Amino acid sequence: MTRARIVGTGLIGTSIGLALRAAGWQVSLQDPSPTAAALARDLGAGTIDDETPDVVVVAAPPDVAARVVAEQLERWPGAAVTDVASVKGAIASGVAALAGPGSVERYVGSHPMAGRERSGAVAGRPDLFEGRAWVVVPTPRSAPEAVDAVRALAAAARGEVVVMTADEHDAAVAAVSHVPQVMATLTAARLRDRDEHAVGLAGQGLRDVTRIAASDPQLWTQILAGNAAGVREVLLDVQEDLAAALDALAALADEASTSGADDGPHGERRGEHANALGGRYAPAPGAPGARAVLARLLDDGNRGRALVPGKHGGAPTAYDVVTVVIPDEPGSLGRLFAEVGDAGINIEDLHLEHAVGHPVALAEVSVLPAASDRLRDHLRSTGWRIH
Ligand SMILES: NC(=O)c1ccc[n+]([C@@H]2O[C@H](COP(=O)([O-])OP(=O)(O)OC[C@H]3O[C@@H](n4cnc5c(N)ncnc54)[C@H](O)[C@@H]3O)[C@@H](O)[C@H]2O)c1
Ligand SMILES: O=C(O)C(=O)C[C@]1(C(=O)O)C=C[C@@H](O)C=C1
Repeated sequence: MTRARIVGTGLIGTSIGLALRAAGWQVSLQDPSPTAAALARDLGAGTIDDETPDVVVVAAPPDVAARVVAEQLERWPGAAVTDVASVKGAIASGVAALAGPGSVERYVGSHPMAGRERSGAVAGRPDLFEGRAWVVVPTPRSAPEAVDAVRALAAAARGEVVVMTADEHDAAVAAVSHVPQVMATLTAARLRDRDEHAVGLAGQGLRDVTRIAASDPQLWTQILAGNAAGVREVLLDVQEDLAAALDALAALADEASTSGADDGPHGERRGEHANALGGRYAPAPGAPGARAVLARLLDDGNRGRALVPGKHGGAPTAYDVVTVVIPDEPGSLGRLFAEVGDAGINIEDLHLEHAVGHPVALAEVSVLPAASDRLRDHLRSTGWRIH
C-alpha cells in the first residue's frame, strides 16, 4: 500500500488526504499548527505519525513551499516530493537553489486545478479533485520514477493528469486562474460604496462573477507575486479592451446627452430621429462605431466562454436549471433533495437565492437537459412550486 505524507493540512492538504484515504492509501499528516494537523486527522484525512513515506505532498503557502520541499527531500531520502502551490516556476527555482546534492531529482512540481474560496481543513472535501485537471510539472532534472510517483498520486486523488513545463503552466494559469481572481476581486470591490438596497438587488450574475472574490488575500498576494510577469501580460490585454470599452461608452454617453437636447417633454423628437434612421435602435451619427466596439467585446467574451471545458475536461455541458420555490425554514432543502432522488434524477449543480424581504428561497437545481421536464412534472405533482 502506498504511503503519502502531507505537509500543510489546510484546505488542499486535507482534501488530498481525504481523497487518498478513500483510494486506500495510508496518509501521515504534518503542519506547524498542531490544531490544523489535529483537525485534519479528526476529519479523517490521515494520522499524525512519522512513518516513512513513498511520496510527500507539500501543501503549504507558496512563499514557504520551496523551503519546505527542500527540508522534506532531506528528511526522507527515499521519497518523491511534490508541492501543490498555484505557481510553479518560482518554486522550481527555489528548490533548485535550496535542495541538497543528489535530492533535486526526487522533486516534481504539481498543481491540482481545483480549490475553493475558503481556507483551512474544515473546508476540505474528498471529491475536490474529481475530474479536474491536475498539472504535473517535472523539472529538467526530475527522475522518471519521481514523475511516475506524482502522476500516481494525482490519479489516486481522482485528478486528470496533465504534464507541462513550469513556463507553460505559469502562462496558462495566468489566464485561466490568476487574472479571473483579479477580475472577480475588482468587480466585488466596486460594491463597497453602494448602499445595501442596491447590493440587495444582486441576481445570479453577480454571484457567478464574484464567488472567488471571497478568497484569502494573504494566499492570493503570494500567488500573484509568484506569477507577476504572466499575470501582468494578460492584464495588459484586459487594459486595452477596457480602454476600447471606455471610449465607446464615452461616445455613447455623449450621443445620449446631445441627441436629447431639444426633445419635447416626452422625448418625441428623439423618437422621430431614430425612426428616420430606419428603426428604434439605429445608431445616431454622434457615436459612429461605438456599438460595434461593444458588440465585438461581448462577442469575444462569448467565444472565450465557449472554450471553457465542462466536467472531466470534455465539451461544455449545458445543464437545464429547474427553479423551485422553497420555504426558508429548516428541512426544506432536505425534502427537496429527497424528492429529486425519488425521481431518480442526479443534481449536477445547485444555487440558492434568497429573495429580499420574502420568507422563501429559490433553489436553482441544475440537471441534464433530458431530465428537466420529468423533474418539473414530478415536483409539480408532489406539490412544489416551480418558476
Ligand atoms: N485554495 C485553493 O483553491 C488552491 C488550489 C490549488 C492549490 N492551492 C495551493 O495549495 C497550497 C495551500 O493552499 P490552501 O488553500 O490549502 O491554504 P490553507 O491556508 O487552507 O492551508 C495552508 C496550510 O499550510 C500550513 N503552513 C503554513 N506554513 C507552513 C510551513 N512552513 N510548513 C508546512 N505547513 C505550513 C498552514 O498552517 C495551513 O494549515 C498553496 O500553495 C496554494 O497555492 C490552493
Ligand atoms: O474554485 C475556486 O474557488 C478556486 O479557487 C480554484 C482555483 C482556480 O482558479 O480554478 C484557484 C486557485 C488554485 O491554484 C487552483 C484552482
